[in-house]
Formats: sequence, structure tokens, C-alpha cells
Amino acid sequence: MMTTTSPTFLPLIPEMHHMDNGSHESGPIDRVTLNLAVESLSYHVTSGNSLGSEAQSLKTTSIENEASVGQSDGTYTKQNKTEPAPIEDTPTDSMSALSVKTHHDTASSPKVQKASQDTVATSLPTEFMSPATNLKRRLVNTKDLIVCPGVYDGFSARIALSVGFDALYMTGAGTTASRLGQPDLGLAQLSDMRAHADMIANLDPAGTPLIADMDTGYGGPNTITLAVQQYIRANVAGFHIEDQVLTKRCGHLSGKKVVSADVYLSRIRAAKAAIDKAHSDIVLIARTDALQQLGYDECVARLHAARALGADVGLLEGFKDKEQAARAVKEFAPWPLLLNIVENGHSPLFTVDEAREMGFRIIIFSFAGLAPAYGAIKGAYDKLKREGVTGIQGSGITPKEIFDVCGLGECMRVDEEAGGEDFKGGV
Ligand SMILES: C[C@](O)(C(=O)O)[C@H](CC(=O)O)C(=O)O
Repeated sequence: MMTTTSPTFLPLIPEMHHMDNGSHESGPIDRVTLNLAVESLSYHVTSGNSLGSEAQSLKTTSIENEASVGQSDGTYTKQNKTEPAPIEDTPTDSMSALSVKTHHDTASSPKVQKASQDTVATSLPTEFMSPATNLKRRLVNTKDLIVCPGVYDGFSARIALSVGFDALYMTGAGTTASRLGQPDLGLAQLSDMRAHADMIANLDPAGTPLIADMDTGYGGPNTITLAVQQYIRANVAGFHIEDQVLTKRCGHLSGKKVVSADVYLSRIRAAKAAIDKAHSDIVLIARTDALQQLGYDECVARLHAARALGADVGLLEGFKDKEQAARAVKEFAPWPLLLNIVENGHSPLFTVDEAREMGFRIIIFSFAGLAPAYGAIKGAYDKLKREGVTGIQGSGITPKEIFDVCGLGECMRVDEEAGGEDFKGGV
């Protein structure tokens, strides 16, 4: 199980994002502290100061990580030998000025002010990191298998968070179903996916990383650039982008069509450039759906080229059998591969233990939320239709239990700590 350290006081810049317009943004930690930290950092940047040590160390990590997956012009060949990227010589600076500035900025909140004083008086926190950095470091520094249940809305995400997982996976199929009531046919647009990811990733903004589907990237290189910028700002920790045509379909349906390798690699190149420009640790997962149409060797060639362009992880969608999956892991090792489990889809089932043994590094269970929800909801509606009752009573599930999962306790605490009286009598 991944352990994450939540900040106990005002903090740091987890990731520094230099956006196209020259402004500077950080991945959300919590919205309030984040904005304060950003303001503070912006002050130092615009006043000619350099980045703080935390931001600097994260940036260096990002560069090291990139170097570990290789850099090149992404020439489309099967064997791409790559050189590590040079580490940029970025000036460093102490974070103390940042902390002091932050302290001044937050004087209106007694609780935060106290925390800020602690920050100034004691050493700076070193353990806090954004979910993106957290995920990336786990990929680079460990050999763990990162287990992610598919979540398709805020409620399923809350349930998964309450159970406790390494990371969550926001399924595009589930997002399309829950947000639009539509099948997984490329109907969800960037705005749908971004809004959904933003809400889910910020239910636990400094904790469990969210990997989100980015489908085809929703257009050409410029749209992909926007998509990546928006996912970074939404606090998404990783995303996968694929080579299906824009009118895509679920990877476990027949009749898939993929774009040419050149177009696919332009998607990866655009995504990687946007990440680099933002100095983000967001994890780039290159997915190929070419197996059905073009065969295994083409998938391997495409993923090698994506890797050479700087993709952090590969995803070969729709393995025919376990032997093929094992072969792919060997082909790319130590480059991490993600395994997508879709029960009753086109691929065999793997348990978490099997996937770990085979050497996969991330496993997503795309339908782990959506399919059981479908079964349970349909059961209750059918019963209501047939018998005039839902059957929920027998389950003992109360409204409060559901609201508790959705953070009722935290809402009550916030109110109380702010001096509010709304919940003095309980709920
Ligand atoms: C992983 C996936 O992209 C998803 O949206 O969850 C889908 C799952 C599915 O529709 O079966 C995919 O595999 O294409």
C-alpha cells in the first residue's frame, strides 16, 4: 500500500508549472494553500528570485526520470538507443523566504497562521510531494505493482478512497457512461474528461494519485497540448493517450482503427512537450490499440518509438493471451508496462498477484466500479418495478453512511474549526 504524507502546515510548491502564457501554476494541493503558495512563488519569480529548493529538487527529479526513459527524436524504429537528457542548470534558492512570505499572506486565518509560524520556526518539510511526483517516483524508484480500481464518478472515487488503493483510474468508458449516458465511442470531449478528472483528483488532493484516460487526446497536437495542460492543472497524476482514430471505440470492441505511426507519435511528442514545458511530473502512458488491426510487432514498434520520445509507461491494449502479455513485459523491461483488465472483454483475466509476478508495474481494473454499479442499480430498479420496493432496507445502508463516505465528517470539522455552528447539534 502506498503511504502518502499529508502536509501538516503551509507548504511548498509541489510542482511548478510554467504555462504557455508565462504565468506559473502549481498542481492543486488544497485549493486554499495552493493559491497562497502560488502567489508567494509568483512573487519570487516575478521579483527575480529563483525557484525554491523543493521546486528545484522536484524539477531535477523530473529531469532524471525523463532521462531514465530515454530521449531522442523518436525515430520510428524498433530499437532506439537513447542518451540521457542533460540536466538543466537551474539556479537554486532557499525556501525560507517563500515560507515567510506565505506566512504574511495567510495572516487572516488563525489556524494557518499558527501553522505558518511553525513552518518558519522549524525546518522545512521534505516529504510532501504532489500526486504526480508521488506516482512518478514510485514508478522510478520501486518495482511495485500499482493497483488501481476504475472509478467513474465522484461517488465511486470516494468509495475507492475509503477502501484505500495505491492510485485510482478514471475510466473514459465510465466517464462517458456516467456523465453523458453514452457508450465508449469517443463521444466525451476534453471538457467532459477534464472536469470529471479535476473533481475526482481533488477529492484527495494531496494524497492518492489519479490516472485518467485521455483517449486520443481529442484532436491534433495543439488540442493535446491543451489537454495535457488542463490535466496537469486538474492535479491528475498520470494519463494514457492512444493511437485510435478520433472516432474511437472501447479497446475491447471489434473493428478498431488506428492512425498511422507518424500521427500517433505526433500525439506522444505533443504530450511530452507540454509536460516538459510545464515542468510537471505527470506520468505519460503511451497506449497502442494497433493489435487488432496491425498485429503485435507493430504495437511493439509503436511503443518503442513512444518510449524513445519520453513516454514513461507503455500500454498494449487487448492482449490475446497471457503469453503475449508476458512477452511484452520482457520486450520492454525495465520500462514499465500498464495492464488493463476488462472482465468479459477481449483479453484474459489476470489477478493482481499474476500481474505482479509477470512484471507489470500498473494494473487498472477499468470496470471495477461501473459493472458492479450497473448490476446493483439494475437489481434495485427491477425489484422496484416488479415488487414496489427497492430492497435497500435489507442492506441496512443509511443515507448517513453514504454521506460519510462522501466526506460528511470532514465538512462538519471544517465548519466547526472555522467557528461555524451549523453542525453543533450533529446531523
Ligand atoms: C480502459 C478504457 O479506456 C476505459 O475507458 O476504461 C476502456 C475500457 C473499456 O471500455 O473496456 C478500454 O479498454 O478501451
